[in-house]
Amino acid sequence: MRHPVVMGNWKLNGSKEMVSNLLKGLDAELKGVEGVDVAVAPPAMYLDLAEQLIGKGESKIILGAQNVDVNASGAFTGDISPEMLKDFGASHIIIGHSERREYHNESDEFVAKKFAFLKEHGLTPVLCIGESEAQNEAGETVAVCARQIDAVINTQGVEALEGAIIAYEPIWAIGTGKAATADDAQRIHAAIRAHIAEKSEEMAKKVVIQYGGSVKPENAAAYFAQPDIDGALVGGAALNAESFAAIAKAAAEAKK
Ligand SMILES: O=C[C@H](O)COP(=O)(O)O
Repeated sequence: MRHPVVMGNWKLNGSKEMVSNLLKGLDAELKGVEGVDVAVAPPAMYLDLAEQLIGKGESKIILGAQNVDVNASGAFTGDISPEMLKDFGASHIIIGHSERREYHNESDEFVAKKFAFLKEHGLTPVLCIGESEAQNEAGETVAVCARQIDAVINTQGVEALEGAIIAYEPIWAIGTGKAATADDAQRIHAAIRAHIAEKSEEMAKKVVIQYGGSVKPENAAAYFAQPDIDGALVGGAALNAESFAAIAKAAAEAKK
C-alpha cells in the first residue's frame, strides 16, 4: 500500500509574515492528522524561517523546495546545491515543474540530471511531468509523460525511482481552475504506472504518483478515491492553511 503524499508548492509567493502565518495555521489544522505525508515547498529565501517554525510546531510537516541546481559548489552564480537544501532540513525537492521547463528552458535531460543529483545526496525528487493543451488534444499525453520519465529510467535505471515521487500535472490544468476529471487523471496515472511496469512491476506498484493542477478542497476527494492517484501537488490552494489542510485530510481519509 502506497502512503499518500500531499505537497504544497508555494511558487513565487511569500513574505516572512505570510510564511509564519501559513505554517502556524497549518500546524494547528494538521494536529492529529495521520496517514498522509504533508510537505511544503516555500521559496528558497524562506527555508530558514520555515525550518525554524516547523521545528517549533507539533505536526510533522515535511520541508521541501522548488528547485535544485546541478553543481555541488563553485562559480555558479545564483545556484542552490543539494547540500544547501539539506542544511535547512529540506528533503522533498520539486524538479521539472512545467514552469521551469517553459520559462527556464529545462530539458528532459537536464531534469534527469537534477534527479540523479538529488538521489546521490539522499534527497527525494518530486519529478513533475505532464502535457500541454496542444499535446493533450493531439492524443500525446501518455507519450509525453513516458518520454519525461524515460529521461530518468534510461540514464539511471528504473531502480532510480525508488523512494522518488512523480507528480503528473497536465499543464493546461495548472492555475486555470480547469482541473482534469478524476477519471481522466486516473486513466493517465494508470498508463504512467503501466509504462514503469514494462521495466519493473515492483517499482510500478511502489512509486507514489501525485496529481497536480487546480486541486481544491472541493475536488480533492474525487482524485484520492482513484486507485492510482496517491496524493497531490497543490499550488494556489496550498497558500491557505485551511484549504491545504482540507486537501491533506481528504487524502488521509480516502487512503485509510
Ligand atoms: O505545483 C503545483 C501545480 O503547478 C498546481 O498548481 P495549481 O494547484 O495552482 O493549479
